[in-house]
Amino acid sequence: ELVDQLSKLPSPGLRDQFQLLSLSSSRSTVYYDIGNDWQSNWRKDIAASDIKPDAQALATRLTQISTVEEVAGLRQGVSFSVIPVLVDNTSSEAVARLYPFFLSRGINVVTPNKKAFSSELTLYEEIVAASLKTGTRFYNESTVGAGLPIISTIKDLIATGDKVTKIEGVFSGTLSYIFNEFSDGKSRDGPSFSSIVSVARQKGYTEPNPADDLNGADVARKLTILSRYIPSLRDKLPDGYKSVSTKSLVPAALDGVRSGDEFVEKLSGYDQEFDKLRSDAFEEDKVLRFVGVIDVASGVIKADLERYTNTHPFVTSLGGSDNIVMFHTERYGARPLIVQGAGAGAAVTAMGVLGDLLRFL
Ligand SMILES: NC(=O)C1=CN([C@@H]2O[C@H](COP(=O)(O)OP(=O)(O)OC[C@H]3O[C@@H](n4cnc5c(N)ncnc54)[C@H](OP(=O)(O)O)[C@@H]3O)[C@@H](O)[C@H]2O)C=CC1
Ligand SMILES: N[C@@H](CC=O)C(=O)O
Ligand code: NA
Repeated sequence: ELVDQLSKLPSPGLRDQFQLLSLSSSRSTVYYDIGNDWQSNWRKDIAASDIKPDAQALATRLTQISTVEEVAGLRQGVSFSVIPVLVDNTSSEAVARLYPFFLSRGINVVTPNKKAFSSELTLYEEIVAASLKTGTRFYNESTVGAGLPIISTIKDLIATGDKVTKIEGVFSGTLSYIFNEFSDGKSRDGPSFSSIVSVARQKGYTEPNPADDLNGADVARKLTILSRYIPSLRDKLPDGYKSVSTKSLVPAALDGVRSGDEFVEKLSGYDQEFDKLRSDAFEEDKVLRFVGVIDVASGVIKADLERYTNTHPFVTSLGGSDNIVMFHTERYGARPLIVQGAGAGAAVTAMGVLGDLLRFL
């Protein structure tokens, strides 16, 4: 999706300022020379390649080609800079742990991958330090709310001197979709929980293993990422998302099932437990929504399944995979700054990544 969006940028103009130099899947890598027609060939090139992904080789390639191009430009009397950027579109922890390596070698990073920014604080600090030392930048808009302007909003609020007092919202596209479909407040029963999880997965909302959405970890990671922008909370979560108080919806017996296919298949054995949650909420004239809260004064950071009446904005405003994030701040007073819209799916996620890439121009 990202390569498609990149190749559809207006040309002449924006698209010509980008050159794809390498592309990797988990199995193979391709390298392109400057001027190579990557836009037409990338699908078949990556499928045909038997070169294995190698971070060291990629870093060498990116730094060498930047220098060669700049020297060639100077020989022709044109002065310009080549800005190498690594785009990590995986959810791999191993790839995320390489950011300090790339940043310290002059390679910028753009990613929707939450792992590096929501794991232990020391990794986050290494990333920030490598970026400051070399002047390289990292952008991660799509790590929270996919393409929705949430990271840019919190950064601007803080940088301009506002004080965030509370952030609350629906941060998971998957759990938003699931509960919008599962618990609409119109009847005590409805479609089975596992069937809706399966559709959310087909629609591309879930993490590679939907258990990472249902166990609340994805929301806890987003809360960690946001907390680290708030000065008084920056150091509060030394172990990252694991330090967030988090409600898991994964049945205990399915903890540790790492195959997404197996997880979804086995989840159907627990549909009756979820039916009961829905009918209990219905008895109270309420619906279920999975929400996240960062309360700055009390330091409470939590991800939980809550019940809401049908008039609450988390119910009236949301459909599909929508996220809603309310920023309560000093300047925004009694009426919060609200960002809302689709928070998952390939198109909106890639848009956030491409928007970050455009920041380098
Ligand atoms: N989907 C969404 O709505 C959103 C996703 N995100 C984040 O975006 C990222 C991607 O999500 P999504 O596209 O849904 O996930 P997918 O599982 O669809 O895609 C992940 C891709 O990463 C590749 N990959 C895995 N490990 C490596 C590796 N070591 N080297 C190179 N490639 C690798 C896989 O390649 P292969 O095909 O070879 O296995 C696969 O193509 C995740 O971090 C997710 O959290 C963020 C916001 C929203
Ligand atoms: N799986 C995540 C994708 C976006 O971060 C979600 O459902 O929100
Ligand atoms: Na975002």
